[in-house]
Amino acid sequence: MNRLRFDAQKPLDFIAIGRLCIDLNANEINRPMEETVTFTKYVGGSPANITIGMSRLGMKTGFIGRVADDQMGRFIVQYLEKNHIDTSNVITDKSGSVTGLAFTEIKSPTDCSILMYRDNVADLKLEPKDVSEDYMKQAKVLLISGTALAKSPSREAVFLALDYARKHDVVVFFDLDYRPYTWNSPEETAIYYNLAAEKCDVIIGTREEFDMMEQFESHRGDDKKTAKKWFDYQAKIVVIKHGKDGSIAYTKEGEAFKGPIFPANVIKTFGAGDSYAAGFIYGLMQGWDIPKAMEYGAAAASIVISSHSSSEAMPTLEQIESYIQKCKNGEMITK
Ligand SMILES: Nc1ncnc2c1ncn2[C@@H]1O[C@H](COP(=O)(O)OP(=O)(O)OP(=O)(O)O)[C@@H](O)[C@H]1O
Ligand SMILES: O=C(O)C[C@@H](O)[C@H](O)C(=O)CO
Repeated sequence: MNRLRFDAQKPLDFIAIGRLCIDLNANEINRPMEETVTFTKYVGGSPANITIGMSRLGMKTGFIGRVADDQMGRFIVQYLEKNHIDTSNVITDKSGSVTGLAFTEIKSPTDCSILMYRDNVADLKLEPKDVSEDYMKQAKVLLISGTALAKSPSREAVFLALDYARKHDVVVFFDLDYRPYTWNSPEETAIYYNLAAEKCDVIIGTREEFDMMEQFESHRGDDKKTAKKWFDYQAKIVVIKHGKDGSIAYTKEGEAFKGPIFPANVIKTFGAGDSYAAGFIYGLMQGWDIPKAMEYGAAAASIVISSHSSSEAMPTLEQIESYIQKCKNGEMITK
């Protein structure tokens, strides 16, 4: 049962806060980074990718974040605008910060990694004063992602956004999005992740991300126990993702739903989580039941992992529906 209530009177469907970055995805795939010569530039950063996914699905979206005062920062803002994302709360940081870069290495469809350049990045310069209460109250949904909690002042900005969201009945989704290189230690990470998760309505993460959060607890590795803990706080749904083995969603009412897996001609695995989140959140916002929302999330993920990019490949509703149909008709040929 989907027990989330989205306020239909609000003009904006979805706002995300946090990272706006650049992905540089290797063009010469199936080889190590050392041998890669050319890359294609895309907008990246998990919350940016999810927002682009939501916009492709027809949602009215906006973003709260900081970009560097350089060509990359301007490229990001232009791309968001081209994708109909409101950038009125995207601020150009004038402190001399730079745009975060993610170079992706695609050694094989199952062996991918990301080399991050994240010193002095603009996204972590977001300040509490950049978060407008008036903007927040216009949204049905706020998405936070864990990386924005890694440093001050971005950390405080996210906690302020969470307070405004609570005050104005904005449904909060937390995509754990744990990137170890942004943090000082796993202990610090777990403490801030747990503090934020207490304030969220839906928590989405991989098994490994929840294990990180549970490092001070005894029930590590048990999906059901992981989910149950959060129902004593604000959460109504907890989703635990297991890569090619699918996902499982638990509800506060005690239900459990297993997400399907769709075939894919995998080029690289990153982008799976972001596209899954977009399809899933979109589905819940349509009032669909959880299994149908998970189906759309899983199909969106299969489409994105069969593509070269994360953001540019985010599918439309028509693309997701025709993908599901093809798979159900047995017309989807995987190599
Ligand atoms: N190899 C695969 N084949 C088909 N579907 C997949 C595959 N890998 C992931 N998915 C789909 O994507 C969803 C999310 O994947 P995963 O658990 O890898 O998330 P993630 O680790 O957050 O992704 P990312 O690599 O983007 O960080 C899965 O639940 C599944 O539906
Ligand atoms: O989140 C990032 O900073 C990198 C992403 O843009 C990248 O495409 C990815 O890892 C998606 O999961």
